[in-house]
Amino acid sequence: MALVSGAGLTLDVSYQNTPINTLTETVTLPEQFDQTRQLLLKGEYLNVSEGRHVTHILSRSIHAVSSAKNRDTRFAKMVNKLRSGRWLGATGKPITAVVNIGVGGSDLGPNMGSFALKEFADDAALNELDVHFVSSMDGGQLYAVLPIIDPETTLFIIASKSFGTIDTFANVDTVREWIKPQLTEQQWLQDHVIGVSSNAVKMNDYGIPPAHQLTFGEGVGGRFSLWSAIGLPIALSCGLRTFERMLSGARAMDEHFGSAPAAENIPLLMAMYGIYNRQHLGINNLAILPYDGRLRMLPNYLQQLDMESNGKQATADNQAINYATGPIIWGGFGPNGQHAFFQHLHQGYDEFAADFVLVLKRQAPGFNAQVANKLADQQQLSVANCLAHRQLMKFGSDNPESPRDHYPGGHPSSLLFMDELTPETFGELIAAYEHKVFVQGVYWQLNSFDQPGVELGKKCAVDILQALQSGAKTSYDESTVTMIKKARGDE
Ligand SMILES: O=P(O)(O)OC[C@H]1O[C@](O)(CO)[C@@H](O)[C@@H]1O
Repeated sequence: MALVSGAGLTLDVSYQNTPINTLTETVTLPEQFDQTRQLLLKGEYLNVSEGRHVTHILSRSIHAVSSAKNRDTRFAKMVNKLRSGRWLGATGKPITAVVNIGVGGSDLGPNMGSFALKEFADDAALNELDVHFVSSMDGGQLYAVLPIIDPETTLFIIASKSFGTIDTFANVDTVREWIKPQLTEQQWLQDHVIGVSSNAVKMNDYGIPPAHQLTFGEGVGGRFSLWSAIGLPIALSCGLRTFERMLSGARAMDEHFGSAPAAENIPLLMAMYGIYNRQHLGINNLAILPYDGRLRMLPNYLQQLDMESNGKQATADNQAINYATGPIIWGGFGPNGQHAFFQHLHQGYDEFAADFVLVLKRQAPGFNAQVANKLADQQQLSVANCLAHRQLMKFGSDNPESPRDHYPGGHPSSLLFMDELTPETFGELIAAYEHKVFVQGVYWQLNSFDQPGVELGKKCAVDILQALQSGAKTSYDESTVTMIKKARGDE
């Protein structure tokens, strides 16, 4: 049995394909690793290509301390004013709905956290806020959200570290049109907008009153930003205390990561088994399989965290790499995956590794005893299914007579479990994955904190958009030229 506990989280690696002692002999971390780790924990690790220190860990410390000690931070004030119904819109009506407009790290973390921790809202908000998330450039979510909100009682959070992402401002521009005629654009900007960004200059230029701006450090990467002001929707959905508890859970994992020896260190073992499976077993993907519905957004969130960090073929000092680096991260809500893609996991051709994420128990406040018992039975059903499929993926079921009934097994997996999902254990879980990604980036000599590969696609899209809008002749490949004509209705 190989159980390793840290804070409120436990990692079981007994279904990995090599024991811990062999792993630590096979995967050796760089000599300077301890110093490098301490630099990260102190907020002094350098993001070389962007020339700044990586400070997301500080953001969860400073932030928590100020709001815990004195509730007069702007963040805390805004949360209390909105959750107590004292934030009035331009026409004097209390704000009852909030729409977070942001994409990537400015959406995935706050969206996941608000969903996972909703039931922990403990300060009995006088004003139950409906919190919505809008991220996609096609306006797809606006079709669903706008009809169910009212301009006079809705506040919009424009969440963008750069305050320049085209997806976000395409959605904002549509909203600016939608609020008319109930509100003027000035009224909207004055009383119905909070800006969250690292770029105060751009928020000023945009016309957001300084008192309604929340900033966070340039050193906080988008995909590491749910601890910062970008986490505002979590505090609005679940209360300030719940947000602080999430931060304290993450700090507990920082403590564990910074001090536990390798063989007892959850993020280190997660990282090293990932490296082992990638480099020694040639497994190029990792399935994230949460078995608690509140964590159903975890696979999407970890896709950005891991793939935008380590999906690279250049070292931190820009040398070309010819070895495997960050794996493909995918996955889905385990119980539903059983009725969707598990056929392939059990009998398909491809290798994969998996992380099962399990919550053993769940409280059912607000339900009578009979219903609470039924819900507890359902949680047990989910636990049983997690353990059953995990076992089958590992040990298989040999049936040479009937190939369709043969389960090859042999798939390595880790089990991350907690007694209960709380704001603390949620914070610990996410922080553990952040540290895992960092360790793998250091091992593969990558800069895990930039994302150069997202830029060229944005530029190409702007060019094609111009061609779409202007109809000007273009020199693209035949398929693109044809599609532009079709999209314009010229053909
Ligand atoms: O918060 P911003 O600056 O709008 O960026 C949104 C997202 O876009 C990216 O830059 C990728 O394009 C992510 O790294 C980031 O989380």
